[in-house]
Amino acid sequence: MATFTVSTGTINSLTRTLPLTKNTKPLFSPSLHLTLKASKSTLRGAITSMSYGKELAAAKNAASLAARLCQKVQKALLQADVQSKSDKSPVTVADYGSQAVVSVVLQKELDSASFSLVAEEDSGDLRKEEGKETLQRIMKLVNETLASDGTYGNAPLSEEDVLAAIDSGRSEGGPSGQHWVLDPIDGTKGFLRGDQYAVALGLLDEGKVVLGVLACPNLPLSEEKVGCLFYAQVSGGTYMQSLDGSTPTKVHVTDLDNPEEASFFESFEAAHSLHDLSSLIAKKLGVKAPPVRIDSQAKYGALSRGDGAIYLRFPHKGYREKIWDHAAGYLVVAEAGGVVSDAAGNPLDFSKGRYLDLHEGIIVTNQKLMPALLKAVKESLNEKASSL
Ligand SMILES: Nc1ncnc2c1ncn2[C@@H]1O[C@H](COP(=O)(O)OS(=O)(=O)O)[C@@H](OP(=O)(O)O)[C@H]1O
Ligand SMILES: [Mg+2]
Ligand SMILES: [Mg+2]
Ligand SMILES: [Mg+2]
Repeated sequence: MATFTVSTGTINSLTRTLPLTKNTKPLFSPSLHLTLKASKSTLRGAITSMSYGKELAAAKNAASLAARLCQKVQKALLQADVQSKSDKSPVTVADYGSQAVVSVVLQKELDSASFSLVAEEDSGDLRKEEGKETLQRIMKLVNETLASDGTYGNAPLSEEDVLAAIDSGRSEGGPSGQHWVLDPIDGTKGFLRGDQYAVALGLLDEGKVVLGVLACPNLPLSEEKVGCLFYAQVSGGTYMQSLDGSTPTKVHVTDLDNPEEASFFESFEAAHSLHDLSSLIAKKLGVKAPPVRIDSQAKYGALSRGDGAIYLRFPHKGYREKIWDHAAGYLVVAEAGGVVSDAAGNPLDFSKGRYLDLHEGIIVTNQKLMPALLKAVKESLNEKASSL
């Protein structure tokens, strides 16, 4: 039997405080570069002429529709929508529904015969007797979302179609061919709190990330508008637009070269990243601002447009990072001029299957700050090791 992980009190307070757009505060103080560093020039069409144009259009559509499903669920979250997976992490009808929507849209838009998807969720719990009601809710959500687009809603999906769409994400990925990489909701804990989360979709080609799309429904786009879609293709730059498809603007990471003026992001959840270690690294660098703690790959999106300069992620010992937690975010930052590496300065290798093999953690910043950051990380890790 699935167990509920979120108390009724939490759910009640979530539903009471919605709608989220009113409840969601701007993330950053003016000192943390609230002003977007995006160029205002119109760049629509610049991307589509390049080699992954068809895939990019399908991925943007898929992630935007999946985000629509997530927003609907976040606005009316029910206790019955939240369950606990075997590793005790939460999963909701929106995680499953988002995965099904992305899978269906990509397969309808692209060649379904060669379709391969590496994704976080699977249908195991939904196929059990106690998962039946949840599956019905997911099927309804998926069909409503697909119909709302006007393009995909002609023939409603059956329960079996939904289960199959979710399970299309069981691919192992690897170094050859093309594989989509999906986190249907990255930051599920943030999603449940009413905070940040992202639908994160990447494409691997011969082991390299060539497309990255991040839909961040609760991330401010401007002072007036909430909800951002970041997208990047290899050698094509990174762009940001609203989730309903406003004119894209090109974004770039900060050009700061003085670490004292930098601010840094880390996981909201202390269980996901060692906050003490980040604070030691920041101290060595001379960073004055307090950490900005937000959930999910929204951190990569925010960094790609110059909100903050550094992202530090040091999971607790024994945790293995999954490719869907970083593939899309990695390219969004890399194409915006940033550098993403493990704690020893090695590039991330997405070609090894569902996991990333890393030295200690993941660090992200611009090219100017990376040498000083690597030095501070190395010293801090040595200090931590010698104090054990
Ligand atoms: N123990 C542990 N250590 C490190 N990372 C973990 C751990 N447990 C989970 N996860 C993964 O963290 C994903 C959420 O991303 P973040 O850590 O950036 O956001 S958060 O602030 O912690 O919510 C989260 O992604 P989702 O499951 O998609 O929400 C997990 O894949
Ligand atoms: Mg999860
Ligand atoms: Mg995740
Ligand atoms: Mg997830």
